[in-house]
Amino acid sequence: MPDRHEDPPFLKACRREPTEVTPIWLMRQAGRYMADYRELRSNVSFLELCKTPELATEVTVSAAERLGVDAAILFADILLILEPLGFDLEFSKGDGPVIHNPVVEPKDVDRLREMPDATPLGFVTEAVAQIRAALPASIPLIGFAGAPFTLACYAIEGGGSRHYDRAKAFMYRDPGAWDVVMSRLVDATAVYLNAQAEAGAQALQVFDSWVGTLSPSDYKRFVQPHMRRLFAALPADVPTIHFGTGTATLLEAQRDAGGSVIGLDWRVELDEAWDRLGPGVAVQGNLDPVVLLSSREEIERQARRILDQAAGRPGHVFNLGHGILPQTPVDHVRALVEYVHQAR
Ligand SMILES: Cc1c2[nH]c(c1CCC(=O)O)Cc1[nH]c(c(CCC(=O)O)c1C)Cc1[nH]c(c(CCC(=O)O)c1C)Cc1[nH]c(c(C)c1CCC(=O)O)C2
Repeated sequence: MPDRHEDPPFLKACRREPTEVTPIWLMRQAGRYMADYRELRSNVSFLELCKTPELATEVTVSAAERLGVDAAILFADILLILEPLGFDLEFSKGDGPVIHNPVVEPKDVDRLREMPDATPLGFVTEAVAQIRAALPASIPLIGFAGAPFTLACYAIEGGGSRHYDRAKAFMYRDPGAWDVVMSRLVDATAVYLNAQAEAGAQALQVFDSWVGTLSPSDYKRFVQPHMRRLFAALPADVPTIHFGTGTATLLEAQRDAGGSVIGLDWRVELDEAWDRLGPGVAVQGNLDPVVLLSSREEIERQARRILDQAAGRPGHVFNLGHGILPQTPVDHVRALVEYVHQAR
């Protein structure tokens, strides 16, 4: 076991230990806003890229090094797990992800396959091992998966959606079938995340991107028990980040479900949210990604405000409240990283 005092700042902050500088990484730090990525993608499809460990490694490592961030995130997608569960997944140009055989009726739930081990996603665990070997020891690697609610939204809607009306109607209409879908997703996701940790991921982020569409009472009834079971099934010695957006009314319930770090988006003030969450968790966030489309002055002003809101309390990981937008200038991202690193 390495000496914890020598742990990189990102891992220390996840454990609420003091750090000299605030660690920063950014959701979607590798992606279309980078020319190198667009160049690579002109020759290979997104799914092929995810399924080729050498390429996923190159994309992950080069983005982290170029930006000078404090952690790398595995290059993959939350929807990959849907394939071994029996869904026909496609990333179509322009329309985003499409699932050609969504769950429509309760009886479709019987089609969901089990995933007793992570072999069908071996390309991801292989990428984790290769990325870990390629990164310097000072840069931890974050593994990730989609949360069951957010995955169920895609599995039932058949793709992206504005209001998740089909997924939610399914949930209200047939809570029994909903619980089966959620349970299968939890089982597979627990296997998948444990395999990522075993392959070398040093922190695990669970993306519940769309859970903010639920009321607190529906969250507690339809989602929280499943999230509790998922977090309880993850390795105890690996920090976990529980991420969502639009979650201002759900934060306490999310905290109670699990996670050593709670992700915050820009719709909440970081200090108020952290007060509500209490002393037992670290926080990650929460710059509005759109601020990166403005000027350096505005980026620094907003970053300063967030750092001030977190001041005096160990356990803040700087990040955006959601992923980097494709039209973001790379220089602005680098300027943000430099600003956070020099700030006191
Ligand atoms: C909801 C969701 C998805 N995928 C993901 C989420 C949760 C985070 C969030 O809320 O944004 C998670 C994700 N997707 C991707 C990563 C890689 C790691 C990173 O740099 O953060 C991660 C962590 C790569 C990606 N995933 C995708 C791309 C773009 C693919 C391309 O090259 O065209 C990348 C780099 C495709 C994707 N994947 C998904 C959508 C809706 C889309 C299409 C929209 C879009 O293109 O941005 C599903």
